[in-house]
Amino acid sequence: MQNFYLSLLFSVFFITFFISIIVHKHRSKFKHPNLPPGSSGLPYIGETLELLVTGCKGHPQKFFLDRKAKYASEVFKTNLFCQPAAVFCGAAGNKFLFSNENKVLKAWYPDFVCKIFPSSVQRSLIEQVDRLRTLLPEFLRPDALKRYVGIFDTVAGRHFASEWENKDVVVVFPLTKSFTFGLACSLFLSIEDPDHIAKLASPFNLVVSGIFSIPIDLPGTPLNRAIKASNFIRTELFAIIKRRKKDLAEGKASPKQDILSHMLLACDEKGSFMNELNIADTILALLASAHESTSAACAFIVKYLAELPHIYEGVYKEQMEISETKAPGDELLNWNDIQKMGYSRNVIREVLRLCPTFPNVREAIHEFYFNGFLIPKGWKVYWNANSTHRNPEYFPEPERFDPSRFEGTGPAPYTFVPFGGGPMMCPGQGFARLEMLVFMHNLVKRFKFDKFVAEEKIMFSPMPIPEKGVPIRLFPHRP
Ligand code: HEM
Repeated sequence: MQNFYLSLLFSVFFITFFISIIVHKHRSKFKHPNLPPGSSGLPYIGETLELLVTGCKGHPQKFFLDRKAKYASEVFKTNLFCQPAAVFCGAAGNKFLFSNENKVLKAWYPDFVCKIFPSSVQRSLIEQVDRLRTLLPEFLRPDALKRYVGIFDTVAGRHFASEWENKDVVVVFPLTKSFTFGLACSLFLSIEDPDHIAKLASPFNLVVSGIFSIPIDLPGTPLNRAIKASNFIRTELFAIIKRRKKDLAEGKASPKQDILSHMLLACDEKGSFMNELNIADTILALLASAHESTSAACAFIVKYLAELPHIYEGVYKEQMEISETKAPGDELLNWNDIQKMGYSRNVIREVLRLCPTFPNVREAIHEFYFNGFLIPKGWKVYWNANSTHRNPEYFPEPERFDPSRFEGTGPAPYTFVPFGGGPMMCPGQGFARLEMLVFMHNLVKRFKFDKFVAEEKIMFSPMPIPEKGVPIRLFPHRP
């Protein structure tokens, strides 16, 4: 009995000792003088639970907006995902961040992401994304986009014919996912076969869910499923890469055909080519960046058009004027048509204002001051589009959906930032805008629609996504 009490005493002593070390370590990270206002939260996990709870309740932006109001500051401190962090919440913060990339701040990815992309350790993941940024402009600059309009329209036409037509009810988000994934497979990899695309799509969705999950790698967790799914896709991609190498050597594929050919043939400034593992992981990263954000944005376009008949009418009128100039049959959209979609473009901007991506993260390369507050070396720095997008100073009545905000000179600089800014700005923004415009054109020219679920929650993954996927009833236009 005495032994039992002794070991209990020791256990209590060791647990208390262990907890006090964690608490001390946690507090010491927040001991610098002049830190921004804010809370370090619980030891180790900080305020992560509060963030996740507001996300689960459907108001992910609330975590940031509440603290911004509470501390009456454009920068506050917190601790998220076990990392001390500063959150920038205004146009000045955006300007500072976008102007100081790679000088004061650098890209940062959670370590567990490297498990999904095994070619990378932390540093090489950043290099990989940099490489992607140098390769992409060739495919995403305006003259390349001009060539894509007809392809986008063809893929959209096929998608609507097979997935939407002859249905009374559809759930939009899975469909927009299948549309954007099909388009990406066609343009980046020249894969057109619907069965092949479907074979890649479901494991790919697991990868995306794993990237944006709680980082626990145990059987059955999203991260664990993502690692397995990424291994499956990588094996598929290796086969595609091998076939393409052969086709290029035999002149059956063109060097400019798609991003895969380009990656196989482009060497860096040292003259070295990317190896197959790097190419496979880079394509996986590209598909992940391109897919979730655009498919969610397309689903939100449908949600707002269904909720706001006057906005729908404006888009419908504009798109039908374009459609009526087309020869009966299959004449496709062209670049000039896209230039005429001014109202629809502003509707997309308004959707991206209200549903921007989750805050992006950087790491402080060395300590620096912002607004008189010290941000220590190694701290994570979040920028947060919602903090300016929903600020009534920049956007009066911020909760009101109003595309006319973007008419004339539009919002003040650094206030509307759905694609970021500076050197890290999204390289796919032109591609995404084109994709959404073509999607809208094909949608409204076929259907009017209304929503099934009046108040659908917005979850975050970390892109805001509609909880029930936006179920709608379709009313085809009479010919
Ligand atoms: C509505 C659609 C989209 C939105 C809202 C969006 C937004 C963003 C944002 C906010 C960033 C991060 C900027 C930063 O870290 O400061 C980003 C990065 C990126 N985006 Fe997009 N994006 C979209 C579509 C696309 C598409 C279609 C592509 C490809 C064709 C693409 C490719 C990328 C890449 C490669 C990165 C860099 C990833 C990284 O640095 O980790 N995006 N995007």
